[in-house]
Amino acid sequence: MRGTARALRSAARAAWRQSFPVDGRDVARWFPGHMAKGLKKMQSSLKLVDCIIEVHDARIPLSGRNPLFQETLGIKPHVLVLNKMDLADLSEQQKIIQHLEREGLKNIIFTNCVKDENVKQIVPMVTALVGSSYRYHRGENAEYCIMVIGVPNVGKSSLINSLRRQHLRKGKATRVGGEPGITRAVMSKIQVCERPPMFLLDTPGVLAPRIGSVETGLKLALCGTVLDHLVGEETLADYLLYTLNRHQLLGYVQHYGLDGACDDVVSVLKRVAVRLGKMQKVKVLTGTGDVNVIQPNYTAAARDFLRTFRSGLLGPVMLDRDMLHTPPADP
Ligand SMILES: Nc1nc2c(ncn2[C@@H]2O[C@H](COP(=O)(O)OP(=O)(O)OP(=O)(O)O)[C@@H](O)[C@H]2O)c(=O)[nH]1
Repeated sequence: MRGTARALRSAARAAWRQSFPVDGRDVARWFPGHMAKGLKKMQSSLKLVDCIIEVHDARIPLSGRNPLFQETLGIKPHVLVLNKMDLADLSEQQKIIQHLEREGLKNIIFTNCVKDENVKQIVPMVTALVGSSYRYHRGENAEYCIMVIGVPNVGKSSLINSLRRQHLRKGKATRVGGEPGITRAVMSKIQVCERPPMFLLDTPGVLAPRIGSVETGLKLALCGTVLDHLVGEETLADYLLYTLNRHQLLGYVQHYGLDGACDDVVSVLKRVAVRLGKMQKVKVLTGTGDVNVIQPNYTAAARDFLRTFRSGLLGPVMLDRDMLHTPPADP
């Protein structure tokens, strides 16, 4: 059985694509720069803030964070929360931490905010950091005021809700959603802890991610930081297939009952659509007029493929794996 799986993998690997060509101009269109306004508001509230918690997706720990953050907000004590650890392959966690430390990021916590994993480490870390640094404009005020920032859909609201569950035994204070851009109201102040009294400022996903390359744009899109239809569900499903094959994560073969690993997204989506019964009637123009034919619904199949991946059913992934094995750029 194992031998068969290995044979399947090596046969498929020979034919796998080595690159995923996308026009850089398209990628720039997926990430509009409309978030600058939010960043300005955040800057103006900075004097109220003792510490910044930046939330990012643990599947892309090294790419996609906003460089403006360090330049404009990075003067405060800073904690980097790498969330969605349940979806990330963290077998090289130490390498990730070393890489980030070389970039000057020292306070890093991996979390799962759905299951409240590691969330309890945050308050003590913030307390120690703020306590050991100058309390900006706070005088004797015992309250801690924390700003939560990050690119869209990384779990900022989920983190706040998780902290409240852990420290206050209270339910949701902020809305959580599977799509980017759920948090709209800027700067609501939410209590997350009584001892010490700690408040968080929730922000919308106002930080435009850093799109250093087409690949970074695709990774961010795969993690759901931009609405799928802006990229195109089928393009994104194709990038997912390309990524899974390159990382030898072939769980999709079994999940969808395919004959084997395959690098052709049309064939894969066709099989997915047929298997899930996602067919559609389309009009086809023939010499004798329009004819209705039943065809696979490729978009619906692509959505299912993406949803299945994002729910973790195809296994954990480290989308920045290649970067871990190349030296970091100068900070
Ligand atoms: N698997 C997993 N899903 C998570 C985790 N944290 C959050 N999510 C899910 O990720 C999605 C986005 O979470 P939000 O908390 O709304 O993210 P946000 O950063 O506040 O989003 P914006 O308001 O768009 O900026 C939701 O579907 C959450 O349930 C996690 O640790 N693991």
